[in-house]
Amino acid sequence: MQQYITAISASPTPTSILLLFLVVIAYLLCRRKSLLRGPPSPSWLLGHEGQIPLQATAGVLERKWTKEYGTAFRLASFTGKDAIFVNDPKALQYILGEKPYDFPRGGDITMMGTALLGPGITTMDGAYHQRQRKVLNPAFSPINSMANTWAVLLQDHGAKMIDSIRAQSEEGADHVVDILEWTAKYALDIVGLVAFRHDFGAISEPKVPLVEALAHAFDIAATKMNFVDLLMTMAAIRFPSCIPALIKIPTPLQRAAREFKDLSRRTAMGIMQTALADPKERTGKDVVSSIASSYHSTDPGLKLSLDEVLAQMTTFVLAGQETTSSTMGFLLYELATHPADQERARAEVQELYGRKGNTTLDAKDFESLSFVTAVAKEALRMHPSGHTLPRYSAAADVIPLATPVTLEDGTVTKSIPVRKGERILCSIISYNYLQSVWGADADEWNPERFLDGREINSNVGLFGRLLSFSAGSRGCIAQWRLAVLEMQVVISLMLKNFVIRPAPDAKVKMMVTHFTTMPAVEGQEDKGGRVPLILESLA
Ligand code: HEM
Repeated sequence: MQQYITAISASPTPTSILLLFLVVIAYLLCRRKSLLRGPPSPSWLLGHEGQIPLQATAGVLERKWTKEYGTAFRLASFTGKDAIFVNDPKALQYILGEKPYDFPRGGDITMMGTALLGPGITTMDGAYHQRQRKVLNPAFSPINSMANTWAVLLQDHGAKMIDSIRAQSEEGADHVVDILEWTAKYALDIVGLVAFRHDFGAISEPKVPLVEALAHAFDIAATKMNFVDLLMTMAAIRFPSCIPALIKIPTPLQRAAREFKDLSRRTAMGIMQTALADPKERTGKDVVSSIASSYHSTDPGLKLSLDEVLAQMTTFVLAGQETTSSTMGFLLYELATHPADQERARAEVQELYGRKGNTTLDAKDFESLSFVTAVAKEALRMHPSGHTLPRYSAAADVIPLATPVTLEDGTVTKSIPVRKGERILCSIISYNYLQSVWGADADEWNPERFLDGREINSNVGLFGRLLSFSAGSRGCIAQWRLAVLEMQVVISLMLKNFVIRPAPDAKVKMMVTHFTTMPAVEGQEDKGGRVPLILESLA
């Protein structure tokens, strides 16, 4: 986000002048103050939204503001307009769980989705989204018999990852391995194999072109975004209907996004064309079959266009890789720094393998690992891969609250009225740390909280009352069945094969990017995401 500061000094172009004009108009039209209290804005142009990604550790500011103003307050969005910040469980359940189509995604997210992915499930809203979700949901349904197929695949591919990690840890005398490199490769291959029956080869190949193109687009977003990109983001938030025109402006970021989108379309075409042509494919239950049958469907409520078909592959890669990979990176670091929990989890895994024999386990076996699952939940709670979900109100509404808040005029209220078009920042990270939900030890690592029978005062979330997978019909499609199974398998294989310790002088912190978090070594953030661990082989 340093680019915000350098970008502002860049010389003006006709496009930036026009966009700035639009943004100033938006500021003048929209600067009515919300009734909520909130911290003073640090800058009229960037507001708190520019400040959040600049903080050293994710969630610190949001938790400080929550202590001061409660679970719903006013923040300054870009161009001085107010945004409503919420982490109240009842409000989040209302916005994300009950009325997802009345509170669509913010224009900034939609613009990025349109530019990078095209009309895939994460980009679309309303009836378009509903139709795509209807097509794709069955492939991830909890009653879908795919779970055991996934368990086999996760273990087979996991064994390859363990061999590669062991070889790398034995190469150096200090046994240090950057585990994030491997969780990233594994998560990518698993999305390809589970959803598209395609092996990207990340565990075995040094470079995967699609990933290189995505990394290039992200690198530009993180370091080379210019003033025009920043103004485009602001314009997209204020004028979402201008997004198709905005993404045609040829900034370096938009060019990199287009390169990625073209390559991903070609890759998706190569993978999907046989399935789309084969009538036998239309009866299966996995993602490829669901997409193929909807492509040929004559029912408008199920029909997917070729553009929509091709957009799904990159959508799944983007939605399923970094999320899973960074959660597992944080999780293994937490086990390295909490050796008693590591021993307890290992004992549970060894007991299971002892009872079942050294064989491939099924999904139910992994579900039976209660402490391992509690560890996975605690990692998801403390290190959600997305820290904020931006939304806006499609119509005027009243959002209910579990805990009352005090307004500017001193009135105490249990609901907040919103006008049409208000920006709402749903804060996953600060909800996941609320003491009113998780107890007085909410700031501490404690997987036992999920086993000690304490009451968790919330109904929001898809898994373990956590918001890490969001909620409702726009929540993570893969959540507990696939994503959690993946975590359970990786923990089990890692603990069965290695003793894990933190690398010396490598304290891992939760770095913030625009809307996501990433594990990085304190003081070495410029090297990007890393989790160096000492891995001593047990075999
Ligand atoms: C620990 C792992 C994961 C986490 C924490 C996670 C989290 C999330 C969150 C918070 C959302 C909602 C985003 C929003 O509303 O803007 C989401 C949506 C989604 N996730 Fe995940 N995810 C994970 C793994 C996966 C995997 C493995 C896949 C695919 C194989 C996947 C596919 C998706 C898709 C397709 C959506 C869009 C759903 C929709 O818009 O209807 N996720 N995920």
